[in-house]
Amino acid sequence: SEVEPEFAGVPKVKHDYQSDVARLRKIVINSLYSHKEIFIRELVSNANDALEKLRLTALTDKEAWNGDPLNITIKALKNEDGKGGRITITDTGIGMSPAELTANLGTLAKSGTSEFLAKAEGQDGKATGNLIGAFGLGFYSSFLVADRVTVASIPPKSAKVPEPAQHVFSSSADDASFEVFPDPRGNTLGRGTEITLYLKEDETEYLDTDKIRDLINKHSSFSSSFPVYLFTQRPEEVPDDDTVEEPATTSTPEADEDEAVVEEVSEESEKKEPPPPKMKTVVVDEWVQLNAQPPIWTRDPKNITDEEYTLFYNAFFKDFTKPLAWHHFSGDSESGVAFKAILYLPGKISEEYWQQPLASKTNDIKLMVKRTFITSDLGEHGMPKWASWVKVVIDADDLPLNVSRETLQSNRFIKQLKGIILKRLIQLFTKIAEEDPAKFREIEGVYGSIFKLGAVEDLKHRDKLASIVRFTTTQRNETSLDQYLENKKKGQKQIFYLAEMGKKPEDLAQSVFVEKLHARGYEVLLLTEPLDEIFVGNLRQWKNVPFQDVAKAGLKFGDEDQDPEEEKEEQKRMAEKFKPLIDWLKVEAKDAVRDVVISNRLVKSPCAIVAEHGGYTANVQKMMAASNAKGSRGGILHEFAMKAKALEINPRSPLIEGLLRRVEELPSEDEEKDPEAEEELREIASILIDGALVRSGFEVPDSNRFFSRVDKVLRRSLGVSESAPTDDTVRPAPPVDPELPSEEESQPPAFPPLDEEDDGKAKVIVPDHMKNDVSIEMEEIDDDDDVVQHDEL
Ligand SMILES: Nc1ncnc2c1ncn2[C@@H]1O[C@H](COP(=O)(O)OP(=O)(O)OP(=O)(O)O)[C@@H](O)[C@H]1O
Repeated sequence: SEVEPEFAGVPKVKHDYQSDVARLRKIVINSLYSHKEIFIRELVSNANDALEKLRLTALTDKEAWNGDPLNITIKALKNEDGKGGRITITDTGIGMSPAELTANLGTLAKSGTSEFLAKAEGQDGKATGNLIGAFGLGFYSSFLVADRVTVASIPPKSAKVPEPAQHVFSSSADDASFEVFPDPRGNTLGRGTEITLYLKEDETEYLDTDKIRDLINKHSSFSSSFPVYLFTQRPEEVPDDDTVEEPATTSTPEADEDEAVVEEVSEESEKKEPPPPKMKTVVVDEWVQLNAQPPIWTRDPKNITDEEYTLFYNAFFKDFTKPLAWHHFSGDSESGVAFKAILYLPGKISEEYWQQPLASKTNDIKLMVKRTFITSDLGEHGMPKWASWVKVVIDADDLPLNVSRETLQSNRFIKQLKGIILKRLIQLFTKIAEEDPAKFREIEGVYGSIFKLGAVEDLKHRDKLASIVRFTTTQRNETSLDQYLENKKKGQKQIFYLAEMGKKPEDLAQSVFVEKLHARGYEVLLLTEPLDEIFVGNLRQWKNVPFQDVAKAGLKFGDEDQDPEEEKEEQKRMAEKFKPLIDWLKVEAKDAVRDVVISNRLVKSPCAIVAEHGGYTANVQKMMAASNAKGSRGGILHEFAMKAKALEINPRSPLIEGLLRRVEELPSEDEEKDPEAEEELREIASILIDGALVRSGFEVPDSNRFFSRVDKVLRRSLGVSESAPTDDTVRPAPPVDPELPSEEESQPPAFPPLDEEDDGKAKVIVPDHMKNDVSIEMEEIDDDDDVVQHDEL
């Protein structure tokens, strides 16, 4: 397309776009057609950032800004021929040098862009729209509505660049390259950036000032803390009198002074008329401020709608998902600083956070002083890791504004921020937990693990956070630790829990370890998340009642002293009766366990494997495998912990009784051995022990051996010969044949063939039922992965 006339004849430097930029622009243009209007939001937000940067720069570099107005102006201009037009968005912010124009607008610096692109390219148009909405597109959204975009920009004077010169970046929507050159108009801006969008022919609706005003109100009323002015022209009736002064223009921003000229209609011809007070229509140029409301955090919460809170969140934190909850509060810090703040719970916690919660940083606590952004870098005074995701705007009434970073760090208010925010954050969680169960369920879905992480990490807030955690138990859902204790039985001195990560609570409730507890009416916490075991391990006890893993030795119901006399007698009798089996099993099971005992935790199951003190439970073993904790493996302690298990047998199980009988029938020392009977019994015992491992959540050490034994026992019970071999002869594969199939021989394609003629061009075949929902654009890629540009495209 044509270069704009004002830039013709200027020597230009041509640059190729970085390949990711080409990809991004293409996705943007193809998939956001139903969200085109977001370009205004993105450009206003960039302008706001530029103004903020200038102000922060000016804190240390006085020369950068002399106090002139900081604002954003928007002006729409129809072309004289009536076709098309342009929108200009100007800010008096930090500006860009020619090198910055090239680097900032010609490359994608944003982290996660490549993953984003890959994701977006793998989706159909609709989903991509949502994705992009959440990602934030910035400058490239200009091309949604513009054929060509020019950016004129000039940075402030500085020691390094005492005489900056205004430069222009220019690109059309489908160019593979862009140009940067000195602005032939000279320094028209003074300082800042002017972005001009030459609108596509069918996008001229954006020239309508009412439309722009609506869009700003909808998307950007919270995007800028600086005034945003829109250039408007309205007709006004004025007395037709020579002496009448030019009608006053309201709120003219300095940046564009010379535009605020009143055009008087047919002034010349009316000059000679005699004085009778006639009226005439003049067009009044006016700069109207669009965001005249005071900042939302300074307003009375009673007058703020949920939608406003959400829109502010979207614009201010550039997170376009819906926040889950927020808390708007004010207060006085201990150091005497009055503040107002809004704290938000984001709708989700990012995957990156969970990949490395301990590497997370606090980025979204925005400290303002008297409505002016100061910093979001709290340095060492940031949140603990568990809360580093929290998004807060906090506005202090009086802090020294021109503090350097070092003095800011030592400011008492900054040091107190963490405490203030954590207190309110926990209050918010607690309040929802107590007052709004439905909402809390939603919160738990996102923050359930955060509470546990917090209780582990943050000793100071451990009790409060642990109080918020809810568990599924053998008796009910959503039980807090306090509620658990209210339900404990007389004499019960332990909080029973069973942990197996990744299992469903209802499956865990069927475990051998809880069968007796459950049958007797004791409640057991069912822990299925990876963090659970760490959580109880760190807490150790709640209100002086210790946690007891019911898969571990040491389980006490607490009413043992009330066992009737005859029950104790019975136990003694059992111990004696089963001694032969126990002694025999101790030898048979010595590879798997260190001890064999009579169980007090089983009802129906014949046996279970219990971790002894210092031994690993199945869950801990799984966690170690998952975390690949090499360091802790292989040592003597590890060996010990792996084997510190006991086989518990249920004396009331007929299976165990049967086994006892067979063991007693074995020939004694002095009798002649019966190797066959012994081997048979050994096989049964081995299946029983492996079965106990599986029942108890452990893995069988050698599953092949396990199943060949099971097969043998099955054969025996079916009366089939144990040693009869299976005919295992098979026909070998034909000889090697490296020849490739010809076209006719090849397998039919996965999709039905196209109806249309093959024109030789590559295409993607879309199944009929999806044809209305999907449109696919393709680009040719050359050997270097670059997009091939065709003239006709
Ligand atoms: N009006 C402006 N004044 C000065 N610099 C700007 C302006 N607009 C954009 N830039 C620069 O160009 C860079 C790229 O802008 P772009 O909008 O593409 O991404 P971003 O602003 O970094 O990301 P996001 O829009 O998601 O916040 C910005 O980081 C900024 O350095």
